[in-house]
Amino acid sequence: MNDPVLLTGAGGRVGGAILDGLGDEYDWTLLYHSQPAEEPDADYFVGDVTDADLMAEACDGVESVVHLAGDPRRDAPWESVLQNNIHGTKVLYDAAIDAGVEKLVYASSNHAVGHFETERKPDLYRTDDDFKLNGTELPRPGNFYGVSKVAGETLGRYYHDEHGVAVCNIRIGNLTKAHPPIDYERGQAMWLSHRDCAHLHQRALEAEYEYEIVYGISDNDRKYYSLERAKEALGYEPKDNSAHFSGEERVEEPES
Ligand SMILES: NC(=O)C1=CN([C@@H]2O[C@H](COP(=O)(O)OP(=O)(O)OC[C@H]3O[C@@H](n4cnc5c(N)ncnc54)[C@H](O)[C@@H]3O)[C@@H](O)[C@H]2O)C=CC1
Ligand SMILES: O=C1O[C@H](COP(=O)(O)O)[C@@H](O)[C@H](O)[C@H]1O
Repeated sequence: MNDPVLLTGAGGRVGGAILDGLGDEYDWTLLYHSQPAEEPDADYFVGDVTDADLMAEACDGVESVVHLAGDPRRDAPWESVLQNNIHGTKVLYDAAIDAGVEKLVYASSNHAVGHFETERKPDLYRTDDDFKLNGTELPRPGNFYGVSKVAGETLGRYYHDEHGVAVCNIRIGNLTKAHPPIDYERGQAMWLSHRDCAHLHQRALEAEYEYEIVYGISDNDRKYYSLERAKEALGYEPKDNSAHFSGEERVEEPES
């Protein structure tokens, strides 16, 4: 495959999982926020996603974009998510549309729907609870970071309807390398393994769709996000399940 794809946030955790799994599959252009320690094995840019001139250059000749760059902290302050996540996504969409980009895959988050958990936790993290979100529900963000992710999804809705770009919003769960979070039921319910992350993004780059919101988790027994839409619209076939792991490392459950 030689499809030219721009990957923003290439130096981060999700970017690493995607490049580890799909590094040879696409003709990547990478956007880093600061100079990477090792010289990348692909064309790359260094700078900020809010820099319109840089984004115009980065999108030139690109067919698809995977947009990860942003502030990923659940407690990120409003000023940061407004600038990095909301404004940055708008600047990137403008550049992508001007460059004729056909498809944009956007890293949304479980935090876009975090407040669905408020009255249901911890039961919904357990296998005997049948409650599932499927992506058609209205958002219920649990913090300003989640609000910014909903804004990103909604920007995508606008740019799709106004300009026709295909958009896939992936509400990523908890990406953790090698094994699911330990002693963290919520994290086990929404675990996304590295190989499932790479595969899901490959399906989002290959499948044909108009505008989608899907959940990005592995096929965990504990899940409260439905994978049906990701399977149906993208052909996602997850291989991992947090129930198949037991570990000794401890991951602190964050305060909610
Ligand atoms: N890691 C996870 O489990 C989840 C991640 N996500 C989303 O996936 C995306 C990537 O997250 P991670 O890889 O975990 O975070 P990360 O912090 O490891 O990577 C994000 C990258 O974006 C860069 N960046 C931040 N602001 C930027 C800006 N204004 N311009 C250019 N680059 C900028 C950072 O320098 C960093 O390299 C984020 O949008 C996050 O909201 C969503 C749900 C779960
Ligand atoms: O959106 C995100 O979600 C994951 C999982 O959320 P958490 O509240 O269980 O940690 C988080 O690790 C990641 O940093 C964030 O961007």
